[in-house]
Amino acid sequence: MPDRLDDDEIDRRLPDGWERAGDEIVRVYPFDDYLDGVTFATRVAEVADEEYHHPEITIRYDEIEVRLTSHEAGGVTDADLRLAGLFDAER
Ligand SMILES: C[C@H](O)[C@H](O)[C@H]1CNC2=NC(N)=NC(=O)C2=N1
Repeated sequence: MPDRLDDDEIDRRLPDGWERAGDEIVRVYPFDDYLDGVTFATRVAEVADEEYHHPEITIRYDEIEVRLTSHEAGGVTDADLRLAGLFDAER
């Protein structure tokens, strides 16, 4: 597991559209169609499983919220920043 990153590095490397929330990074993806959101959430879950790094995914009727942190490291690591980019590519 990579080491926890410090605040400055997280702020510098956080991909556009993502926000810092304590020990997590968060992005909300809006969807006009509920099932399009569910399909996206499934793709996020598939990528997470392939990478063996799992986000918290919240499915709402008009948006999908994805929260990433590295549980074992106790904060945000390279893995979280990398997965954020992979999830964005599924949009
Ligand atoms: C035992 C532990 O859950 C595994 O090593 C992996 C699985 N997926 C994981 N996902 C996330 N977000 N953080 C982890 O530390 C992590 N660890």
